[in-house]
Amino acid sequence: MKILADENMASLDPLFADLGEVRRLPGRAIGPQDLQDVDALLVRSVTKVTPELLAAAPALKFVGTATIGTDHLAIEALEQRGIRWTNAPGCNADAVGEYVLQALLILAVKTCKPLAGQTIGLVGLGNTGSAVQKRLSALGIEVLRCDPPKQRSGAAGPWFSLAQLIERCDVISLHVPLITDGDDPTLALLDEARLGMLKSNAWLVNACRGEVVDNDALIRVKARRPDLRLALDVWEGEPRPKAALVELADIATAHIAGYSVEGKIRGSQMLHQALVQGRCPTPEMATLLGDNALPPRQLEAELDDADLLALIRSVYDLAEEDGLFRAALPDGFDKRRQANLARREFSALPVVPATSKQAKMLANLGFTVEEKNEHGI
Ligand SMILES: NC(=O)C1=CN([C@@H]2O[C@H](COP(=O)(O)OP(=O)(O)OC[C@H]3O[C@@H](n4cnc5c(N)ncnc54)[C@H](O)[C@@H]3O)[C@@H](O)[C@H]2O)C=CC1
Ligand SMILES: O=C(O)C(=O)[C@H](O)COP(=O)(O)O
Repeated sequence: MKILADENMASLDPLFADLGEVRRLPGRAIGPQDLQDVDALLVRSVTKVTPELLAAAPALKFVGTATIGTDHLAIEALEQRGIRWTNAPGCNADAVGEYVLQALLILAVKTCKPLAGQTIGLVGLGNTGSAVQKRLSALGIEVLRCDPPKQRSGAAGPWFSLAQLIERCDVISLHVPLITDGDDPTLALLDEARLGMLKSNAWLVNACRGEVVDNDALIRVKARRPDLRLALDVWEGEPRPKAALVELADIATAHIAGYSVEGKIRGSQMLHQALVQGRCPTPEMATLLGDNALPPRQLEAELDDADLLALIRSVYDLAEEDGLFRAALPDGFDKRRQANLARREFSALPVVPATSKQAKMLANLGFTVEEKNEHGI
């Protein structure tokens, strides 16, 4: 079998080398010239799998994207050709949950407003939105949820409309796929009118797709509403986000909310499973990850937002990444993405809690909770 894969996918060798010949290319460079004799194509979000690309791939039988989003795949064309395809639902949802929690803590500390005092609204309650909700509820923070498709499917509420979230929430975090048609389109879901109605001093987080927020409208609204706070991981026109919007954002990163070593490996494992369809076992996470946990941390009894932020920063430092991202522009968007491939999830940090209540909270946040050892740590 001839496999063509994005060179930045995790665990390519241990997962796919036994299945055939694996050729690696930079994702953005994969084009019709590369696909003539390819049986299986493994991509990330940066490769647009268009009808034109598929037309140049007569032997193609399988397309896998190691991502949650599918907006870069021409699904109708794949299905018309009978090409099996898969994405990797939920693979990096924990990484997104951790990114958003850290972004909110940064804004809480910066604005001197305890996170627990904010009314937080989540738009989209699938894998990533739920990962954010889980972490906030670990801190005792309830959220208002907006997800019309889920609401219509009868999922347990309460549910709120987007207009209600905008009216009531101090914080809105977006977790929807990019959808351009149908009953619930999300393209420019936050347009100029809705952005203009955000509450005074509201925080807006976008870690789903840049096009879900009208970026030009956001520039105009933020320019006249300096009270708004923005945490933006995704942008219209990636890898060339609008410089004016980057400048206006409080936190800006290069579409890396879902980047974690664990999330990347999970994505590759899911593609392996879909490709082999049970013909051989998929290697376990522990084998692919290796034994490389961080040194344990002993915690104080009381943890305020700043303490929790410091703990989280010892795993991954979003404020530092924000600075590196800004310094890398205008050309370095993909360089920052590459540089984030080694980020670990909270579970890589063993923590020794001071109280049993804290132990429960830290476990629910995703940390590996350890008992005290004989040295008190
Ligand atoms: N920045 C990053 O690194 C990452 C970005 N993403 C993006 O986040 C998106 C969401 O990911 P998941 O939560 O895992 O997807 P998911 O498919 O599990 O959940 C999406 C949810 O959005 C809801 N939804 C659809 N249209 C809606 C609308 N108009 N209003 C409110 N809710 C709506 C759906 O009913 C569903 O519950 C992905 O499609 C991808 O584009 C995902 C992972 C990483
Ligand atoms: O999973 C998704 O959807 C994402 O947006 C990914 O986190 C983007 O990752 P890459 O496509 O850059 O691997």
